[in-house]
Amino acid sequence: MTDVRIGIIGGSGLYKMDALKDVREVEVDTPFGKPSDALIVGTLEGTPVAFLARHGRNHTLLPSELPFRANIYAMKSLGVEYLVSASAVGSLQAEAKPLDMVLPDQFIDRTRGRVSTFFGEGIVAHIAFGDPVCKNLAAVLGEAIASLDLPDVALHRGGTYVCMEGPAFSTRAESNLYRSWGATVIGMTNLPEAKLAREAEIAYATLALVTDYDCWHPDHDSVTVDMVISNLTKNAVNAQRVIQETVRRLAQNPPPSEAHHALKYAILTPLDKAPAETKAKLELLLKKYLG
Ligand SMILES: CSC[C@H]1O[C@H](OP(=O)(O)O)[C@H](O)[C@@H]1O
Ligand SMILES: Nc1ncnc2[nH]cnc12
Repeated sequence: MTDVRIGIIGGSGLYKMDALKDVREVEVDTPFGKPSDALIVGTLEGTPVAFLARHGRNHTLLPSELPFRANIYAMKSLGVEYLVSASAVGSLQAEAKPLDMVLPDQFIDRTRGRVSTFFGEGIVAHIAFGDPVCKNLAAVLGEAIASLDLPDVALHRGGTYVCMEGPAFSTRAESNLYRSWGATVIGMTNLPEAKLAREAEIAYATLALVTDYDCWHPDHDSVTVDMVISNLTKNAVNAQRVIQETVRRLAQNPPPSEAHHALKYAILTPLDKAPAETKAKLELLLKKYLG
């Protein structure tokens, strides 16, 4: 099956897409193990999409336990070329209020030891990652948000997402440090996904849904899971409307993306000299370069 060009990864609070029609569950096995859950394949206004609950439908996986490689590989195996990640984030800036939406264009990596590459085992590749988000996909998300009437939701285009290890939230000193770096929002999941999506030549963009002010804000309580879920539940309807409108626009006018040829100048190892086993494992990603 290779007809699903649009993928959605739902994070904390977004475990399903209510508007999906003709739904079927697809259990995918990959050379990197099983994804977080079955992929839910269906149609949104006639357009095929694949949805995956990042932490599993019952939220059973910690950020550090997520099978990032399997998740992205599974999306690629269905034919996904555009991947929208909906994620709960804490805000590090006063102007990004809870329930606002941010479209980050940069990341800072504060994770530890997460495997964020498909490569190794005899094949070396270094993708360009100076612009980690597909700007054309983010622009479609931005246009979709702007076209909708979302009361009390401000849109922030651009910004830096700090990806921390978790699962504990930050200390106040850390939160203030990230603020001093000029970062906009904080979460625990999107950076490995963005790297792997780029290696898989999938255009990736984050729809960051602000749920809290982390712990730095003098006038707000420090973040708790209750706070995150209650705000994201309020936001889930909006997020689904945004995704639906984004899918409609992508189906009408799929934009070009530099991500779609990210491996063109990234692979250092001559593939005719590479181990057959690794080539077989990465065939899905490498096939257009294998000649
Ligand atoms: C439940 S609060 C912390 C949790 O929420 C975010 O998840 P996701 O990015 O999947 O929406 C954050 O990254 C943490 O994993
Ligand atoms: N304050 C926060 N820190 C890290 N991840 C989050 N997800 C939602 N809020 C968060």
